[in-house]
This record gives sequence, C-alpha cells and structure tokens, in this order.
Amino acid sequence: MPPGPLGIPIVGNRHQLPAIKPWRKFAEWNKQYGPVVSIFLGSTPVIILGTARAAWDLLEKRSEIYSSRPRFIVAGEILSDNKRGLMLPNNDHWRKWRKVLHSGFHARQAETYKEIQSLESKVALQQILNDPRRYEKHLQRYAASVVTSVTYGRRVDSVDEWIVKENMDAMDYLTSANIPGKYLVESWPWLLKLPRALQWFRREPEERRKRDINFLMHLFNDVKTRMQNGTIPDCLTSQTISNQARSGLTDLEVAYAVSSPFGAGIETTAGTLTVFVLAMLHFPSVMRKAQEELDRVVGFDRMPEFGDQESLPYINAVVNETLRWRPVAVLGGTPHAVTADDAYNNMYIPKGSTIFANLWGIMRDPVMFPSPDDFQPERFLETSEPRLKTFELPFGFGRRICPGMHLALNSLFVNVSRILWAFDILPAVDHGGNEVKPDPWNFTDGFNSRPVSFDCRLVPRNGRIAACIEEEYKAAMTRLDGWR
Ligand code: HEM
Repeated sequence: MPPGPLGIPIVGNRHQLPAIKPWRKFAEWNKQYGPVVSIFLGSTPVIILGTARAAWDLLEKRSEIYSSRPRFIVAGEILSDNKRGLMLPNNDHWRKWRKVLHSGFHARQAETYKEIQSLESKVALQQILNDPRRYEKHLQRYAASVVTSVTYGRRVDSVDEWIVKENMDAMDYLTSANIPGKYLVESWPWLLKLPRALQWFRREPEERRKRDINFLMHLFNDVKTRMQNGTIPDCLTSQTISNQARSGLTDLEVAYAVSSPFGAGIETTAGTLTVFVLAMLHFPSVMRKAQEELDRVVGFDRMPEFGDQESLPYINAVVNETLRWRPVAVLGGTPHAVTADDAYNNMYIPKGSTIFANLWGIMRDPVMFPSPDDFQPERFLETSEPRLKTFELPFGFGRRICPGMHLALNSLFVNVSRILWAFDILPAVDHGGNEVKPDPWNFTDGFNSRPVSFDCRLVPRNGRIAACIEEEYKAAMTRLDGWR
C-alpha cells in the first residue's frame, strides 16, 4: 500500500486526523510521505492524492474504476433514499441522474444561461454600489438567483426568500448527517439488519426526508403548472420534464436530480467570488493590472460583456488564480471510491478504498505552482502546460467532474470583470484611520471552505461608471420580469 502514518488497531488513523480542516493534515502527510498516501479510517483504507499528476493518472485515466463513491448510509441511503446522485455509487441510477445534469449544463447549453447571468450580475453591481458593506450577501444572492432561475425559471430578490432558506436548511441537515463518526451504523452496517423498529438512527433522517420531499415536489409541481400555463422560461426542470418519457425517471427522481445545483452551485460560486475580493485586498498590484486591461479594452462608457472575454486574458487568469489560491472545494468535493484492486507506481490500492484528491494541497504543490502563497495570475499566461491553459483542476476529475463547471466559470468571469471595472477594492479603515486587512487564512471549516466574513470598502472608480451601473440596472430589472 502507499506509505503513510502508522495507525492503531480498530480506529486506524482516525485519532490523528483533526476534526477541523483535515485538508491541512492531508497536505502535511503528502509532503512527508509523497504524492500518494494511505491511512485507515476504522477498517476503510483511505488514499490521499497530493498532486494533480497522481489525481489525473488515477481519477481520470482510470476513471472506469475510480468514479464511484464511498457508502453514505445515513445521508445518502436513509435521508436521500438513494436519489441524491452526488452520493450514489457509479451505477445506473447515478448515470441517469448525471445525464440530467449533463444535458442541463454542458458547455453549449451553458451559453444559453449567459443572459440571466449577465442581468443578475448587473443587479449585484447596483446593490454593491448602494450598499457596499453587504457585498457578500449581494454575491450570495447573485449565486442563489442564478441557480433558481436556471433550475426552476424563478429568480430571487433576496437570500431571505423562502426557497433559499428552505434549501439551506435541507443542506445544513444533509451536511450534519454526514459527519464521520456521528452514526454507529456507518461503521457497523449490519445494524441495518435489525428489525426496522429497532433502527433508532432512522427516525430523525426519515422525518427530515418527508420535509425534503414536500419541498422538492412543491418546486417540481410549480414548474409543471407554469409549463401548462405557458408562463415559464426554459429551464433545467422544464427540459427534464419534457424529456421524462424518454428518460424513464419518476417525478420524484426528477425533483431530486434538478435540485442538485442548489447544494452544489450556490456556496461554491459565492464563496469563490468572496475569495476574489480577499485576494484583491492582499494583492493590489494585481487589481491595478486587471483594471488597466479593462480600461484599455472596455473603457468607462459601458460595462464588460461576455463578448469581451477573449480580449481579456488577464481577467481570465485572475479567475483561474482565484480558484487555485484558495479552492473552495478544499477536499475535491465528495470523495471518490475505487471499485477494483489496482496498482500505481508499485503501490497496491485495494478495492473499496476511499480516495481524496486534496485540492487544498494539490493547488499548493510548489512544483506545479511555484510560490503558491502568492496570487500570481501570470502563472496561467506564461505556462506551456495545456492543463493550466484550460484550468479544469478546481472542478474535480474524470466521470465525476463538476457538471456545473461552465455555468460557474461564466459566473466568475462576468462578476470578476465587472467588479474590477466598477470598484476599487480597498481595506476597511478603523476608528484611528488605519487600514485593516482581513486575515488571508481565516476560512470556514466544513465541506466547502470560504473566507470568514470580513469588512472592506468597494469604492466606485468614477462617476461615469456609477451612472452606467444605475442605467444598466433599470434595464435589467425590466428584462428580469419574465423570471418571477
Ligand atoms: C466555483 C464554483 C464551483 C466549484 C469550484 C465546483 C467544484 C466541484 C468539485 C471539485 C466537484 C467534485 C468533482 C469530483 O468528484 O471529482 C463538484 C461536483 C459537482 N458539482 Fe460543482 N463546483 C462549482 C459550481 C457548481 C455549479 C454552479 C453546479 C450546478 C449547476 C455544480 C454542480 C455539481 C454537481 C451536481 C456535482 C456532483 C457530480 C457527481 O457526483 O457526479 N457545481 N463540483
């Protein structure tokens, strides 16, 4: 097996793994033992990949055996009734679920969502202009509204709307059910053989499941009604319903499948945009260089559009560097599992191992990314490595690669370019007039890791830009009427 720290019988290495930010420990082990490390969590072998090369060699080149998931008994089987594909093993159910997301979000289909992304980003800019202190909330609203629009054809004005809150509750419960060690049945699956009445761990997640189903079916039925009335814009749910006879999916399976962007696409997108703001506070020379490019290509009389993207290589590099500098999907998303015994560089990888591609460590590999703590967009412009030119690494691997990648990259481009065009991003100032920069390492713990909320100033660069934002906002709100 690959090298790794020595564990103890029964618990394996669990006691050596901190409950908080385990990705840091993973990276330490990769530094000490090499790019492929093995540990045991209980009796399950766990492989930690610490370089992009190792992750590509295994998760991509051998994706037919590395694209499954570990078993999630409570969160996946009991709470989600095997209908949340993110936690499904590589089987027919998952393939059908994945097809829904692929047809909804592949590169060409993502082009059709650019209009709503552009309109929503104009709303976000105007909100930042008028209420800059709550910039983080505005970015979260942007991300939530794009997801509800492309999924259910309905935008949101605020993150306090019922649909967003109910979804957050559901996601919080899902995450809380997925904490390693919380449920005995995850380590002792034979407990599932007890008479159902004695399976005490079922009651709470099964109650929650009823609530989830009510919520998801309500959204599904709302789309169906609006399809019958002819009042819904084209969206993932309407497309999937139109296709249902061919796909053979039940109503409930569709309701779960189309809800995936809720859990996977809001926090990741908004968190990455907050990382961008944090980076600009610490690397003001990058901000100036990006603004010079925007001033040259776009000017002050109009805002950047998707059509400018090819003429803005530095902005594209800033987006890539944001995804690298502090990847929000720190552990590479949900771990993979390998479905057959394998060997790699003379190391044995047993069937059933859980595989983490530790993006936090991978993005800080000094061979691929020299001076990894520095925010250097230039590394994406001066490279001859094709895999850095189209930078898909932050979105995972092989058959499990993020299906929302194109939608996400479009969101990042349109917001990063417009925020830089519109505002100087400056540190907050304390009572004594001193600039206060947030700690660049202060990130949340959890499945996705984003910066802990921080204050800063977003100051409009000039009056022409401010007037342009107000004008574009008015026009955007009229166009957005169709998305209510
Ligand atoms: C900056 C934003 C985003 C980042 C960094 C990100 C990153 C990731 C990563 C690393 C994975 C795991 C891939 C793997 O297992 O190898 C993933 C999976 C996934 N992402 Fe994203 N994502 C983002 C936005 C989105 C959006 C906008 C959507 C939906 C429209 C989405 C939907 C999904 C889904 C459904 C999966 C699970 C795929 C599966 O298990 O087959 N993501 N994402």
